Order: sequence, then structure tokens, then C-alpha cells
Amino acid sequence: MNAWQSLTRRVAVATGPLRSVRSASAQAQVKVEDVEVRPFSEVPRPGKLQFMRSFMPGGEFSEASVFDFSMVMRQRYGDIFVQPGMFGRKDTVVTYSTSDIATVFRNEGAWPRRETFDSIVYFREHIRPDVYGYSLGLATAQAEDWGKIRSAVNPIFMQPKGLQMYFEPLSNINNEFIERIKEIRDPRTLEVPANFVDELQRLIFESLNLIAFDRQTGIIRRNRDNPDALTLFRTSRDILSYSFKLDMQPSMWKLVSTPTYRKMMRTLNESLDVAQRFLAESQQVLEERRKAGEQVSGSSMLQRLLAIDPKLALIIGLDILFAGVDATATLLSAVLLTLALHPAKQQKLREELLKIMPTKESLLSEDTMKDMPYLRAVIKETLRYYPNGLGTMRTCPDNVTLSGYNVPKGTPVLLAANAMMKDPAYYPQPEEFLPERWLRDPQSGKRQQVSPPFTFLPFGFGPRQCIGKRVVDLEVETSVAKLIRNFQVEFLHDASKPYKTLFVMQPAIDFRFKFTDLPE
Ligand code: HEM
Repeated sequence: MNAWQSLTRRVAVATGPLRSVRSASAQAQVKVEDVEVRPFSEVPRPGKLQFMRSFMPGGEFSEASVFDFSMVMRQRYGDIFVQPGMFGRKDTVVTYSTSDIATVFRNEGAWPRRETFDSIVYFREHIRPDVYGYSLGLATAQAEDWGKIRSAVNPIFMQPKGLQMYFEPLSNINNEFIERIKEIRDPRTLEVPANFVDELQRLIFESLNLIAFDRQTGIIRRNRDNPDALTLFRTSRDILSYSFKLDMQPSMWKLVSTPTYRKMMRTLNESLDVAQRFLAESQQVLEERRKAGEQVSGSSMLQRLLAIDPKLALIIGLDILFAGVDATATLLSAVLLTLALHPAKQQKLREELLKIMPTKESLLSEDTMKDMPYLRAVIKETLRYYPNGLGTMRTCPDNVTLSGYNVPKGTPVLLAANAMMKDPAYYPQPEEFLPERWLRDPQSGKRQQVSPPFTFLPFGFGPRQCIGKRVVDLEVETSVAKLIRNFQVEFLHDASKPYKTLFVMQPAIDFRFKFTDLPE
């Protein structure tokens, strides 16, 4: 660590919780003026060819997850380095400094730019402008196009009020999932089959599809082979993995049409076809209910989006599935795993749940779920314990000084904030699973763990942060409450490396949980 890096780290450690973002970055700014700013060309970096070879078969990182790759780079180059761009892609700055992260967020402007999914942007701009001419969508639009739709949908997604109506249907979807577990577990060992992650993904797909298109498909149990639902389910997972290959790993798709590029375009078209059908059918159902004289309340997310514009409803519906299914299902698998590996914590959570769920069938509601500190602490600690990816990206609208180097405007910067969640300088005993660190002391009311600014950003930060955060809270809290109230969950296999990281983390082992029924 050089003098500048240790200085910025001291600044970051010394500042208080998130509300002091401004003062943290202001302090960093004062220090920047005191030191000489070095040119961009001096930022440490591997050579282009050497970098490309390291990802080819037999290369240093050919088998590594992005997280492992990133840790090696940090050890090798320090808190900042340049990841060389190739085949038409720009060089990307990667920073692990909380002070740099503060600087980037402070300079991101009202319409922050995040340029992560070039292949999807290409599809939306050039292959299907008939749909995406309206807007490129939340995850992929920039500037005014992004600002317009984000401010239209913020009130729908970011206020808890909008989600109240989903407690009951989500409880029912989870009941169906519990029946499914009972059907598929081995009657002798009580373990579920090796592909249990597929079941978790179906659960999340069904829940998010309800939010996106106001309909249940039965994909968990009643109608597992529903062709349209299966297509949308499969494509929402495939899009992310093709995008990783095309947009993160070295790929020549911008120069020549590669097989992965062709698969990606086909997959995006397929998902769009089904989503258009789902939306048209939901609109028809609504119309029929209206004609039958029923008061259609207009309170569901889809109805609110339709009231703005059906084109927006389609685009957002697809973004929900593409951005939400994988990440949320993986988080749910991670919460079950941490609880299975820490039975005392699982028991503590169950005691909290018993207060609001006297029977296994007890309905969950906004009221009963509002005071569940241990459940929330378990989920928060899981997000820290198994970081979901490296962090997020921004492209700065102006030149900025990061770790003492000038970074020209327009350079993409990867803000590798998730590394901080495993850093003992910020989180004591980082390798311990301690939900208690997030609880308030009953006497003083203070949290035991205070996150220093920019060290806990699993959902990003600022106006462009994850729009699904509240949906995730609702979905994961409901599912974990239902599952832990119904079953003792165990995991009796090697869990030393359960995830690999592509864009976001992905299961790397078979999640053969053992589910033992609890007495009523
Ligand atoms: C555990 C689950 C999830 C995690 C960890 C997660 C994390 C993230 C992160 C880190 C970002 C980038 C934020 C930034 O750049 O500051 C993001 C963006 C986004 N997420 Fe999530 N997400 C999750 C689930 C969901 C769900 C369920 C939905 C949909 C309901 C969703 C929809 C989106 C969208 C649309 C964006 C782009 C927002 C924009 O650019 O305006 N996410 N998410």
C-alpha cells in the first residue's frame, strides 16, 4: 500500500456512517489538492496481450471467479489498477478505495452512467427498436432516457406501500414451494436433489413474474412444463450468462458475429415474444374484469405501470426478471446455507418467527413483518458474508482524481466496494457469520457494527441504486420466514466454496439441503 492509499484508507476508516458521505469525500478532496496528481498513463496495469492470455485456456484466470481474479489483482497492483479494454471495449479503472468510491459517487451527476451490458444495449437499439425505441430500459438506458423512466417508476418500486398487496399471494407461492420440497426430498435422508437451485430459481421467478406481469404460472409445482413460463424462466437466466461472456470476458462480438452473440440475440428475442404475450393476456384479463363491472383497484405494480404506458410496463417487466431472478435466488440459497451451517443462529431466528407465526400456516402481513430485527440481521449479514459480485460501475461525466491519478472523463470505473465487506479494517472477524453485529444494543439503542461509508453497498448507491431492493426484502424475508418456521434446515456436505462470481455470484455446488419437518 503506498502513502496515498494508506492516507485515503485512514480518511475512510475515520469517518462515520453513511450520512457522512459528504464529509468523507470532502476530506478526501482536501487531501487530493495536497498531493501531486499523476497522469492516467501511470495507473498500474497489466499489458493487453498478457491480460488476454490470462483468460484463455490454461491461463492464470481461465478457471477463476471474478472475485478471485479481483483479489489477485488487488494484491498485485494495490488499491487501483486499469483493466485493459480490447476488441472495441474501453479500458476500465478498478478501485478498492472507499475514498475513490466517495469521489466517483459525488461526481456522478443527476443521471449516473453505468455501462455494463453492451450486448443488450445493441439488441435494444439495433434489433428491436420497435419496442425499445420508447426507452432502452432501466438497467441499460443512460442520461435523460434513464432519468425519465427512473423517476416514473421510483414511486412504484421504492415505497413500501406499493408492496403491501403482495404479502398474501407471496405467502401462497411459498406454501406451494414448501409442498414441492416435501415431494422432492428423499424420504429416507430428507435431502432435496442436487439441482435444488433450479427449484429456488423457479420460486423467485414465480414471485417476480407475479410482480412483473400480475400472474402466476404454476412453474413451481402445478404446471411445471408451462412452455411460455419455461421460456421466460430459462431466458432470464441465460441472458445474464451470455452477457458475462460478451460484455465482461474478452470477446470479438463487436467485430464479428460470434456463436454466443447469435445465441444472445435469439434469447433476447424469445424472452421479448413471451413477455409481450404475458402482458397482452394480463391486459385482457383486466379489461374483462372492468367490463364485468368489477372495481379494478389499480394498486398492483403492473396496473400502475400500465397507467403510465403499456410499453413501459413491458420493458420494466423484462428488466425485473432479467435483473432479479438470479441474484435473488442466489441470495435465498445463501441465507439457507448460512443458517444451515450455524444451527444456533437458525434457532434464534426461529424463536423470533414463532412470535409472529404461532402455526406453520400463519399468514404474513406488513404488520406482523415490521418488527423482525433478527430476520433482517441474518439477511444483511448473509449479503456481507457472501458478497454478490464485485460492486458496481460508473462512467464519470468529468475528469476525477482517484488514488492520486487523473482519470479522464468518460472512463468506466469499477467500484469494487464488496471487497470491503471482507476487510477486517472495517468488519472485525470478517470470516465469522455474526448477524448480531447488525443488531441494536437494547440499552443504548446503538448498532454493534457501524458500517464505515462505502463499505456496505450490496445494492449500489445513489439515484441509480438497485430499484428492486424493497422487492428483495419482501421476497427473501417472506421465503426465509416460511421455510425456517416449517423446517429444520441442515447442509451435510462440503460448503467451503459454495459460490463462484460471474457478474454476480453463482452457485458452484449442489445445494442438497436436508429439510426436517418441525412439529406444528
Ligand atoms: C439479492 C438481489 C439483488 C441484488 C444484490 C441486486 C443488486 C443490484 C446492484 C448492485 C445494482 C447496481 C446499482 C448501482 O449501480 O448503484 C442493481 C441494479 C438494478 N437492479 Fe438489482 N439487485 C437484486 C435484485 C433485484 C430485483 C429483485 C430487481 C427487480 C425487481 C432488481 C432490479 C434492478 C434494476 C432494474 C437495476 C438497474 C437500476 C438502474 O440502473 O436504474 N434487482 N441491482
